[in-house]
Amino acid sequence: METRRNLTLHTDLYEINMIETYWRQHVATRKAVFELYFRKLPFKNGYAIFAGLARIIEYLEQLKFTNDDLDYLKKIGYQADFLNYLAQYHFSATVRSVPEGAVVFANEPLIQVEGNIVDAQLVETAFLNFVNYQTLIATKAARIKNVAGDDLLLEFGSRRAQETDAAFWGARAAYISGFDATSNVKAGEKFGIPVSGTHAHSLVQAFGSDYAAFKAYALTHRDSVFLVDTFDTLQSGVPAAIKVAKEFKNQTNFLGVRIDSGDMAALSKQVRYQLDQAGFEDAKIYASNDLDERTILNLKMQDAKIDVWGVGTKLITGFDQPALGGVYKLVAMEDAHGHMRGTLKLSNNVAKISTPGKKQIWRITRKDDTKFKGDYIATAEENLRTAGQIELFDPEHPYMNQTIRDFKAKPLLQEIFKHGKLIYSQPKIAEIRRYTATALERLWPEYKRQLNPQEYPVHLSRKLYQQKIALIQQIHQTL
Ligand SMILES: Nc1ncnc2c1ncn2[C@@H]1O[C@H](COP(=O)(O)OP(=O)(O)OP(=O)(O)O)[C@@H](O)[C@H]1O
Ligand SMILES: O=P(O)(O)OC[C@H]1O[C@H](OP(=O)(O)OP(=O)(O)O)[C@H](O)[C@@H]1O
Ligand SMILES: O=C(O)c1cccnc1
Repeated sequence: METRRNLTLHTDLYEINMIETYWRQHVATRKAVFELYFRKLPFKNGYAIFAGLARIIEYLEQLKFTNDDLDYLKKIGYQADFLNYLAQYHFSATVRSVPEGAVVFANEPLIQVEGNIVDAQLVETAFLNFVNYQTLIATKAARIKNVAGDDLLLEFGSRRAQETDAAFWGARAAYISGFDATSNVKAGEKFGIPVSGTHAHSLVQAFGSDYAAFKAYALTHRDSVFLVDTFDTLQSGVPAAIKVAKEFKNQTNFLGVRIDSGDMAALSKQVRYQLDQAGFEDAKIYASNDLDERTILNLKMQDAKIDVWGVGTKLITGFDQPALGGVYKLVAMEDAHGHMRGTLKLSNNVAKISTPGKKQIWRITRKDDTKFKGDYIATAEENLRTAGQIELFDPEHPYMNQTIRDFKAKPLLQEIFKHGKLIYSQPKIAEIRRYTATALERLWPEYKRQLNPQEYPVHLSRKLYQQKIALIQQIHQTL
């Protein structure tokens, strides 16, 4: 594992300024609860896949103002007494999170930070940075997996990613959502993700011909996948691949060929024919070139003979939606008398008004079924395990409700840090990947389709809803 980086100053300046205000105004030790959520599902998808927790854990374990950090803060004008306070700082909050790889929806608290206001405020920027990116890429990857089915999916995005962290944390997010391997060797080392690769056009250019390049590669590697489109796929690339595979039958394990340009439906059928005629029925056809869920689906509809899909740019950059837009909001704060009070930010846009109070998300299934029936966001005090029935109440249509009795309810938010101490044992990456696959199996197909998916029901408990309305009224009265 690489030397972990301290990212304490990876925060917006205003967080440090607010911390200074809390400290100087003697409210730094007051308790606060913040929740992280997004308001709208990305890519017009019917669900999102949550990722970013492993990065949060790594970050929190390093959270501390170092001497270098303090020197810099001094240089930009902070006073010695405040710097002494920061020098003593250590994170002591409780952090709850939904598990990585979970299927999640808009307006659900994915992370909850409960601690003093300083702890909760300091981590905002980094938490949002990690979760916004990784959840976006995991969701994009799940859409691609959804159309690729059981075909092998390779993540090829590093060269096009927005810098190094995006490349390898993105590779991890893609793996969680069902990609089979990554080309990024660092991600393989750091996370234990399988690594996989073919070769580039430069190899063919360097050796001057398809045949010379494939032969050189076969002489130096056991497994080979030859890139056949440098000069002419059907006239030169595939015939050269076949020739080398035959000549070096005992030295190389000829896995297949990769196509990276042209009409990949027509080409793949002709390549398949050539390989089969030569007796290489087991050789696989790899394809890459600006692929995403739309092109893969389209190529499948054209009956393209492609077995393995290499996906780069459009996955790793979240090409058609570059930001998830997750937010981190204060939902409760201790007042001067030691009482926790729900807080919210009013907005003209009703959808933007946050829901006050510390919450829990419950995932509901019927007792006789494994499919998810809906989610239920309740106050942290409500315990659905002991409730005989629940009223599924839709805050946007408060007159429509449904009561269910034979249900199972599973809380999604789990304690990760308790009073600053890591108490969560992180699952292995392969386990997270399986968890995602199982969760997606448990989601009805109408929420998984790519085009115009149905909206998955996310209900608010009546108590939570009433608290919200009461607080809005109370704020209006004091304006
Ligand atoms: N049969 C097909 N149906 C739909 N899309 C396709 C098909 N074949 C290829 N594509 C996609 O169409 C796009 C075509 O890419 P582009 O115009 O760059 O052509 P190209 O052959 O790759 O050219 P270049 O030689 O410059 O790389 C790519 O995103 C590719 O994945
Ligand atoms: O198209 P993407 O989904 O982003 O997948 C990654 C791309 O990266 C490589 O191309 P590149 O032109 O960088 O290298 P090359 O010279 O080997 O073709 C590869 O051949 C893919 O086309
Ligand atoms: O291994 C490959 O074929 C590969 C790796 C990165 C980008 N494009 C292709």
